[in-house]
Amino acid sequence: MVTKQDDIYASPLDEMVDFRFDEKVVNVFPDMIQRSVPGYATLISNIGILASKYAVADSYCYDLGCSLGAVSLSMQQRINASGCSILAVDNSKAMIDKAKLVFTANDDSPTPVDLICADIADIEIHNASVVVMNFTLQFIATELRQALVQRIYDGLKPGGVLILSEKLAFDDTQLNQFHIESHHDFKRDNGYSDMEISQKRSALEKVLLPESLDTHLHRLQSAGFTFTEKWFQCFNFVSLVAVK
Ligand SMILES: C[S@@+](CC[C@H](N)C(=O)[O-])C[C@H]1O[C@@H](n2cnc3c(N)ncnc32)[C@H](O)[C@@H]1O
Ligand SMILES: O=C(O)C(=O)C[C@]1(C(=O)O)C=C[C@@H](O)C=C1
Repeated sequence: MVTKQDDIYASPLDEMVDFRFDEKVVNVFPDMIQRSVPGYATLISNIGILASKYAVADSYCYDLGCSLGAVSLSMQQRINASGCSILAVDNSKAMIDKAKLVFTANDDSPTPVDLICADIADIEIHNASVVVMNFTLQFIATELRQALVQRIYDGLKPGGVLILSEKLAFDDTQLNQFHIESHHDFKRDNGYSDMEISQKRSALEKVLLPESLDTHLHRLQSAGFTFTEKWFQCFNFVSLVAVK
């Protein structure tokens, strides 16, 4: 996929509008996420490895908030169980339209990927062995998160896994500051200017609502997950596994 460099926040904006996964973002998304999420490439490949550990024959593997389908592609390349289908869901039409260009080339894979333009709230989750939300729950209204995690738990087969990656907030002010500053240093090291960092931070303020690790762990436990583990962390970006 040809990917353009993300310069969306490179010039001063007259008016700050909330961040949206629109066509402008879609056009630079691979570059944006790679330069914004510490460990993104490591996360993508290892989510494929984890998915192949938990995927069982004749089940569904969900990629919720799939964007351009990086997680789906990683799962498709690694899952060996027979008769699995990947259901990749995103409510941004621009994302799904672009993702379709990638997956038409892989039509003959034994693990097909079905790209669905829908709100996660409106899709049925059933007969699932793997559900991935890679930096998606953070964009869902906080009051809707418990019900969504419960629907995922209910739709998983026994022994199935939820892989949940999120940007975290920390209750301790000093710790929170350490992680935010380190993340900004990471972005600066990847070529973003102070203005780009600051303008994107303002655009995300009302739409990306990070929670603490404890909040996530309690939510997973109250949904019924018996085994949870933080398997990845780089600064304020973590990924958890929760097994039914
Ligand atoms: C940070 S991106 C996810 C990145 C992607 N999982 C990856 O690994 O490359 C968040 C995605 O979630 C999608 N999204 C946010 N809220 C959604 C919802 N309610 N239903 C479906 N998709 C949603 C956005 O359109 C966006 O593409
Ligand atoms: O750029 C940031 O500050 C981020 O928080 C990264 C983040 C994310 O975590 O989802 C935010 C929006 C884009 O989708 C890509 C990455």
